[in-house]
Order: sequence, then C-alpha cells, then structure tokens
Amino acid sequence: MARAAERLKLVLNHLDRPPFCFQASSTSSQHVGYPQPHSFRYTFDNDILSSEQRLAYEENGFIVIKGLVAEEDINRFREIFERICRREVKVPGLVVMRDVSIVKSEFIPEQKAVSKLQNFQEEPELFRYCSLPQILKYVECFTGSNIMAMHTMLINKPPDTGKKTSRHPMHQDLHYFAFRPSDRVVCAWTAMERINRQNGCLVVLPGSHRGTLKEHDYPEWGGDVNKMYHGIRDYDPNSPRVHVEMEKGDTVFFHPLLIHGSGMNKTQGFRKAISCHYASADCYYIDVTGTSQENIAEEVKGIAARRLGADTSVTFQDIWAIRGRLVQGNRTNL
Ligand SMILES: CCCCCCCCCC(=O)SCCNC(=O)CCNC(=O)[C@H](O)C(C)(C)COP(=O)(O)OP(=O)(O)OC[C@H]1O[C@@H](n2cnc3c(N)ncnc32)[C@H](O)[C@@H]1OP(=O)(O)O
Ligand SMILES: Nc1ncnc2c1ncn2[C@@H]1O[C@H](COP(=O)(O)OP(=O)(O)OP(=O)(O)O)[C@@H](O)[C@H]1O
Ligand SMILES: O=C(O)CCC(=O)C(=O)O
Ligand SMILES: [Fe+2]
Ligand SMILES: [Mg+2]
Repeated sequence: MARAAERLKLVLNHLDRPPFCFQASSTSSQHVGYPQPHSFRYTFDNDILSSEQRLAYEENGFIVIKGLVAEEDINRFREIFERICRREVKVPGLVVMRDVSIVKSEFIPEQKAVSKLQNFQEEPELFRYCSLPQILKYVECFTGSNIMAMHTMLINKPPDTGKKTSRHPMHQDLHYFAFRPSDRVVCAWTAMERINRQNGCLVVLPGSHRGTLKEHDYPEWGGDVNKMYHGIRDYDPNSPRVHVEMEKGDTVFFHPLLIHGSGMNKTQGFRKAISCHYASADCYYIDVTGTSQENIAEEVKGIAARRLGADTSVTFQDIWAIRGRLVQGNRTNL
C-alpha cells in the first residue's frame, strides 16, 4: 500500500477539496488515467468509483459523495420520522431510543425526546433510503452485487443538555456485527441537514480501518452514558482525527473497522442523519463467544429477550438474520 499512498499524495496535491470528498456523478467520466496499483483490498473494479476514489477509500477507509441524496427524499424521510415520533405510525421491530439525560428528566415533551430510531426495515418510506439506486451503486463497489441491508438507523442527535451525553464515543461498528468478512461490509450515512462541528459531525481516524477490531466498553466519562454506546477501551484522545462536515444529501461510505464517533451537539436543533449498514449476502455469521464482542452480544440478547419475552434461545446471529433484508441480487448466505 505504500506506493498507493505515495500516488494518492501526488494526486491530492492538486486538489482544492478534502482528499476524501467527491462530487456525485452518474458517469465514469471523472476517472483519472493513473495506472492501477497492484492490489486493491477494499474495493471492486467497476465503472462507479474512479481510481482516485478507490485509492481514497483504500487509504482512508471512507469517502464522502456530495449531493448523493435529493432534498425531496430527505424531506420525506423527515416527515415520516416526525409522524413516528408523534406515534401516528406503528412500525414492527422499530427501536425508539431516547437520550439518557432526557430519559432521566421529567420535563421534556415526547417529540423532543427521541435521539435515534433503529431497525426501520419494516417502514417502507424510511427503508426506501436503503434501496436508493444511487446509494446501492456505490455500496456494490464494497460489497459486490448480492447486497443485504443489515442495520438501519435514523439519528436525531439532541441538543446537549450540558452533560455531554449527546456525544457518541469513538468506536468501530464491527463491534456490533456477527458477520464477516469485514471488508464486504459498509455503512452509508447521509446528512439530512448541514452537519458541522457545532452540531456534532462525524469524527474519524483516517486509515484506522486497516487495523484490527479493538476492545470496546462503556467510556469512563464520569456521568451517564447511553445504553450500548460502547467506546474503544484504550482510545488515545491525541490520535490525528478528521471532522467530516457535510451538507444535506452528502453521503459518507465507511468501513466497519473505521474508528469514528461524533461530538457534542452544541446547537439548539436536533441534528439528523440516516444510515444503513450493508453486507454482501455472501458473508457468513460468526459465533462471538470468547471474543471481545461477547459483552455487546450479551447486552443485545438481554434487551431482545426482554422485548421478545425472555426467549433465551435466540442467538446474536439470529438477531442479525431476522433484521437483514435483501436489497439487490440473491440472498445467498446471510
Ligand atoms: C445490535 C445492535 C446495535 C447495532 C448497532 C450497529 C452500529 C451502531 C452503533 C450504535 O449505534 S451503538 C448504540 C446502539 N444503541 C442501541 O442499540 C440502543 C438501542 N436502544 C434500546 O435498545 C432501547 O432504547 C433501550 C433498551 C435503551 C431502552 O428501551 P425501552 O424504551 O424499552 O426502555 P425503558 O423505558 O423500558 O427503560 C429501560 C431502562 O433503560 C434505561 N434507559 C432508557 N434509555 C436509555 C439510554 N438511552 N441510556 C441508558 N439507559 C437508558 C431506562 O432508564 C430504564 O432503566 P431502569 O430499568 O434502571 O429504570
Ligand atoms: N475519552 C474518550 N473516549 C472515547 N471517545 C472520546 C473520548 N473523548 C472524546 N471522544 C470522542 O471524540 C469525538 C470528538 O468529540 P469532542 O467532544 O471532542 O467533539 P469535537 O467535535 O471535537 O468538538 P469540540 O469542538 O468541542 O472539541 C467524539 O466522538 C467523542 O465522543
Ligand atoms: O452520531 C452519529 O450520527 C453516528 C453514530 C454512529 O456512529 C453509530 O450509531 O454507529
Ligand atoms: Fe458507528
Ligand atoms: Mg474536542
């Protein structure tokens, strides 16, 4: 990869934008004629990603595609989100999460309490996001052509109440996943409005996807932390990091080993993003018993058992298989 890195630097010296940021384009006309490096590990060769974009993902573990999702689509996602918050729509399997500082306070009206929706795979309007052709076109570059939507989320990061609970600690999403190989998994995360450092943008450690899965646990921040918001145990706050500021409709694709989190929301608005984790349907489930993932698997099983009525025979793998939905090609394995 050293040669690829050198070449990337040469390319980037001529850019007037961040090295991981690209315009959405429906053609391959932006391909640049650089010779192909010998081996790509994280991306497939097709007509969607330019060599430059492939190199950026291989090197950094993420790329931002500007303006990928239309304003009208985002407005529709926002509308249905608001209807769900008002409880006008019931969605099977949906998990509505409230910020821990709000759960423990009595004076917040319901519609201002929701910090996250998870598992909206049964809500057609929101799930439309996961099937948007322009998103899947990019996803295929990382997963290949059989694509499963494994995990769906709409994040409504609340204004911080002063307790810093709106932060999301630095983590790797793979910690939560019982399927492999990790290189055939990708997250698409779309800004539903302008997202900057003020309202708590994503913070990433570029290149960290080339490392291994780290141990995760609740961060020791000396206050309440949100349920299941595990952070990397030995996180070094001095690691070189990048704040990924995005406009409405911009979409970041990132590897599940990329270390990322998000900062405090210092504004009065609820900062919104919608995301889906995809995996190749050719991936396989793993048993995480005896690994660093055992802590989250036990926690998830505990919550599932409480919801489903204490059926303890449901495994962590089962929970993933139940949620997964095919969005392209054949459901070969997962
Ligand atoms: C496999 C799963 C995740 C896959 C993620 C892929 C990568 C993404 C990385 C992440 O997003 S990490 C964060 C993921 N977070 C979650 O998955 C949390 C999902 N949320 C939930 O499951 C529920 O919202 C939760 C269990 C937290 C609350 O469910 P309920 O609405 O049924 O809770 P209820 O009101 O009955 O409260 C139960 C207890 O939880 C407490 N609680 C509620 N919300 C909380 C919160 N946000 N933080 C901490 N505790 C919370 C609440 O105070 C109460 O405590 P006590 O039993 O002591 O009274
Ligand atoms: N000790 C820690 N362990 C894990 N993650 C941390 C730790 N400290 C900060 N973070 C994470 O680092 C990221 C950046 O957080 P931080 O609160 O510094 O926001 P910021 O965007 O840098 O804003 P600010 O302008 O306030 O510095 C967030 O994901 C946050 O949760
Ligand atoms: O703050 C965000 O929107 C990102 C959250 C995140 O990384 C996650 O839920 O896995
Ligand atoms: Fe994450
Ligand atoms: Mg900071």
